[in-house]
Amino acid sequence: MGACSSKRKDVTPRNDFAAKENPQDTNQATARSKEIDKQLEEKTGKEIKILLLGTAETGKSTVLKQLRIIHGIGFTENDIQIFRCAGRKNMYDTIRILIDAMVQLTIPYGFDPKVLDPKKFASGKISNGSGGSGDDMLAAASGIGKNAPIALEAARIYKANEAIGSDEQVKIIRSAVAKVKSFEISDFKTPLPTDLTYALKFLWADSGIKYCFSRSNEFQIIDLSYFMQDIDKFNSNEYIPTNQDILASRVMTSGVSETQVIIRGTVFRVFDVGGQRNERRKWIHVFDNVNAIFFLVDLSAFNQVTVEDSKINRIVESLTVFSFICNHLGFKKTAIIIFMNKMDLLKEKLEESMVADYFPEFRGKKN
Ligand SMILES: Nc1nc2c(ncn2[C@@H]2O[C@H](COP(=O)(O)OP(=O)(O)OP(=O)(O)O)[C@@H](O)[C@H]2O)c(=O)[nH]1
Ligand SMILES: [Mg+2]
Repeated sequence: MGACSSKRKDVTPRNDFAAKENPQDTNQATARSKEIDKQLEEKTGKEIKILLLGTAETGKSTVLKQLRIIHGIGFTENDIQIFRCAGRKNMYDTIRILIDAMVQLTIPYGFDPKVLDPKKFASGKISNGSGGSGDDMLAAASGIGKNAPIALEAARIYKANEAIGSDEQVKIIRSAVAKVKSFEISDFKTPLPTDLTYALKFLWADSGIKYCFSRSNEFQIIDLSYFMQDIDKFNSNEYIPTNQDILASRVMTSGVSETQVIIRGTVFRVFDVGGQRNERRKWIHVFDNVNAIFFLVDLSAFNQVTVEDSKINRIVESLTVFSFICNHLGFKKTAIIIFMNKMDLLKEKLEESMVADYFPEFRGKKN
C-alpha cells in the first residue's frame, strides 16, 4: 500500500459513551488531551512515528486497514483492485493448501468423523485401497479412544488417503483435485474459470476437507473461510470489495509501507512491515526516532507453529521478537504497546483446545 494522508481536521471517532460522561470529567479529559498534544508537538514538531511490529500473520496490516477506514482515508482504486485479486487468490490458496494437508494428515475425502454409520463405510470404496472393510475400520476406530484421530485409522486400514464414496463420487473428487492442482497460477486479475470455481466449491463442501480444516493448527493455513462462503460473488468481475471484505482478505506484506494520518494537526506516520523472518531484517531501516511501537501478538496462535520452523510455537516466537524489541537500545524512550489480537479466534479455539496442552506451565482457567 502506498503512502497517503488525511487532511480532515478532526477525525477522532466519537462513541455513544461520550454524551453520558460527567461534564467535569470531560473537561478534565479535554484539558489532559490538550496537554499531551502540546507535549507531543514540542517533542516531535507535530510528527509522531509509530511502528506496527509483530511476527507473521498477527494482524499488523489489518490494524492499518482499520486505521484507514476509521480515519476516513479509505483505499485507492489500485488498493481495491489488489483486494479484489486477493479474495480470488485467498479462495484458491485455501483449497490448494487443504489438498496437500489431506495427504499430510492422511485424511480420505468424504471422511466424516461424526458419521460412523456402518452401512456407509461398508458400502464405501476407497479409490486406491488395498483391502479392509468398513467394519474393520469401525472396529479400529472404536478401539483407538474417542480423542484419537479416526481418520488416521481409516487411512491406515485402507492404506489410502484418497476418497470414501461410490465410484462416481470418487471420480468427481479426483477430477476436482486434478483441476485445482493443474491450475496455472495467474495474477488473479481476471475471474477464476468456472470449472475451477466448481471444483473449489465441491471440495470445500467435502466432509473430509472440513475435518482437515478443523485440524488447521497442524499445518500452515490462514482461516479465510469468509471468502469460501460465496465463491461466485467474490470471483465475479463486478465484485467491489466492501470494508469488511478488505479486512478479511490476506495479502502478505513484503518491505515497509508508510501511511500518514493527521489528527488535530498532528501527523501520525504509521509504518507497516512484513512479519516473516526474512522480512524482519528490513525493520532496522525504520528504527530511528520512533515514538511508539504497537507490537501485535496473535493470541489464537497458541496451538500453532511458525511458518519458518515447524518446531517453534508461534507465541514463543512472538515472545522472542518482543524481547528483542524491548531490549533494543534505540527504543529506550519509545512507548511499547502490546496489542493482543485475534481474540475472536482464541475464544473459538478454546472450545476445542487447551492452552495447558501447549504451555504446561499455564495455570489459568481452561477457557
Ligand atoms: N478472525 C480474525 N482474523 C484476523 C484478525 N486480525 C487479522 N486477522 C486476519 O489474519 C490474517 C493476517 O492478517 P494480516 O494483517 O495480513 O497480518 P500481518 O501481521 O500483516 O502479516 P504479515 O504481513 O505477513 O506480517 C488476515 O486474513 C486478517 O483478515 C482478528 O482479530 N480476527
Ligand atoms: Mg502485513
